[in-house]
Amino acid sequence: MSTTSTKSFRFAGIQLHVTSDKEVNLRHAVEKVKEASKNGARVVCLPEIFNSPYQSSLFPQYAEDVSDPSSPSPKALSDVAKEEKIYLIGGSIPEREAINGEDKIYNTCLIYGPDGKLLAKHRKVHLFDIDVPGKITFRESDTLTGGNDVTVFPTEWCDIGVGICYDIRFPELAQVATSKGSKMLVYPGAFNMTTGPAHWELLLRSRAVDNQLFVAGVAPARNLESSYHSWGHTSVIEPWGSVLSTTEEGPSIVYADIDLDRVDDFRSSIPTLRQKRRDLYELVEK
Ligand SMILES: NC(=O)CC(=O)C(=O)O
Repeated sequence: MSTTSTKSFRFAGIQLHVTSDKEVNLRHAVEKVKEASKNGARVVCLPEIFNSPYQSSLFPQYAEDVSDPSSPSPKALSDVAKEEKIYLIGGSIPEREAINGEDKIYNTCLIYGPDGKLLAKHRKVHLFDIDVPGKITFRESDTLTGGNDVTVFPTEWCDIGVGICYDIRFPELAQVATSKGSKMLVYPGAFNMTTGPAHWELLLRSRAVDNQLFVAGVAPARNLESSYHSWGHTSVIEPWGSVLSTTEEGPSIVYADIDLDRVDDFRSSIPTLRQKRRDLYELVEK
């Protein structure tokens, strides 16, 4: 069976086992991307911070200059996208950029096209700074700087918007990506054992129904040897809000056939995107 037509393509979210060894992580990511491609996926996504442990204090140590194409993570992503002729949403990595002699670190998603060229780059806009007493405290802003752009990239099937993890809690970002033409939103993410059971699926489904499109959330597998325990549950949601495909906490690849007619059908049956009361409220992109 063909997995692509002008209106549909196969998506794969790779729930990767991430270790403290960057070389192992990259090798493993490339193997899994190839496996997904062999199984017909044309758009493949890795999880948030797939080349390093998810720990603020470690981001500077693992960060790479992504403007240098020989940096190991960009090179591995670009090479495998080109070899497999796929769109690769490269989860995210800590990115280093020197600005006026000062190093800034971002949580950055690199997106490559089937020719291996960098198509887009999303820097996590909303930094994950939370304090849930007795449960979890996390402060990305200890080492990271937030990005300033809404990211949407083109494919031959549809435009796809990208956010990173905590970005999903901000419906405005998803709305702006939708107003720019997205029919799918993809969030590399790493919810945890407190926020995951409570909010992960709820937020993915909410963004799908709010914006009447497909939504994918792609997480690392749970690694109990790391300080941050990922909820996992990589999932793909269809526009009506039901879960098309999901998994639990272990390493796996989650596949979903994205049929874009389902976006058009939902948008014409319940035309909320056209029924906005712009005389009462308006979302303005700055
Ligand atoms: N890791 C994140 O950025 C977000 C998260 O875990 C949450 O919102 O919960």
